[in-house]
Amino acid sequence: MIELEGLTKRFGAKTAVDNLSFQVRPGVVTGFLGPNGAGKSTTMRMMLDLDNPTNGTVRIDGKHYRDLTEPLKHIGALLDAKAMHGGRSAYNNLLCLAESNRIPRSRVAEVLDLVGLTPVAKKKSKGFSLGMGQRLGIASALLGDPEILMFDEPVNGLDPEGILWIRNLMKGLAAEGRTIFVSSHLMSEMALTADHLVVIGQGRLLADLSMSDFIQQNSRSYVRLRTPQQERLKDVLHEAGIDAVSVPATGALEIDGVPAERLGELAAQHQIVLHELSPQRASLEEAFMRMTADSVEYHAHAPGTTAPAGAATAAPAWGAGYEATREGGE
Ligand SMILES: Nc1ncnc2c1ncn2[C@@H]1O[C@H](COP(=O)(O)OP(=O)(O)OP(=O)(O)O)[C@@H](O)[C@H]1O
Repeated sequence: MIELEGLTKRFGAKTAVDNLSFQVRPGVVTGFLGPNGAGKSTTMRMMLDLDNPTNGTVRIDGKHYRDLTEPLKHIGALLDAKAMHGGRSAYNNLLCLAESNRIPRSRVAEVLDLVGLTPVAKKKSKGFSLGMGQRLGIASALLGDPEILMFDEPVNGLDPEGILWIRNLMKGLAAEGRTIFVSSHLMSEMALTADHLVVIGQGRLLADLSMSDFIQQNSRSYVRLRTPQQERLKDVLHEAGIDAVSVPATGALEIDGVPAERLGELAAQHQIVLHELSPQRASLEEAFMRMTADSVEYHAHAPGTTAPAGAATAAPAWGAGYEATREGGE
């Protein structure tokens, strides 16, 4: 378990992390999301005692990192895959780490095997590709067989097979009851990996929710209908007090707030043929864009356009008010 209480980090006038309090629990993969510059890496660095908080505390299994007797046996982390000594082989990089942390030598071969680097174990790590470097960083995180693992952008540079591998690795480690905390900008990947989400923006907590609650609370659900008898269906819906919006681009009707079952039954009662009747739920990416639209610091604009001050690229079309959403109403 990782516990943050009022964690704050200021760099001069810049508040990178602003009074963050949340817990990362065992047995699930917790995703850590936020736009560029939101404060994710700074938070992770403070969890590992690599940066001193200006205020607040982080506890790892109830203790400050510096009070852990053999930290690598409690918490393993991949923060910067390039942090390895390039002139040493993969094996020697891990061996040095093992020896300085009283981890048996035999564990080095085990983790190299686990990450698929055994064939290049004797090669200098400076010749490694980005993906191989990531695997070596993951091997070092796993070296002490810790109960808590933290990964900053672990799929960066991995090929599709590597991405699938790390997804299954993280899920497997969580299923063993370990605490897994992972940041990524790849929303589709995060949607497949994380069970729980912590979202920050401009250093502040925006959400601490299960994946399904996060998507449900930050997205629009509707039903898409396609029929060769669109006008007739619209009349039937209108008579039933249901508003349908025609979407010329897809030729479909979109209906908010009415269950698909009711729509299907209405169509059947009036013998209207349906070619599609599908409940639509926004993706994690859409939900994330909606939630963080107000806290994105760095915007890209289409060539030749200038965004108004403070405008977000993904301004939400519906709803507003992004107050921190916490599980259990804390
Ligand atoms: N050592 C530092 N000195 C000054 N400012 C810093 C320092 N480290 C981080 N910052 C600033 O703190 C803010 C948070 O940065 P951080 O790297 O933690 O964000 P992030 O969420 O990890 O971003 P990204 O997704 O782009 O990696 C940024 O505005 C960054 O410029």
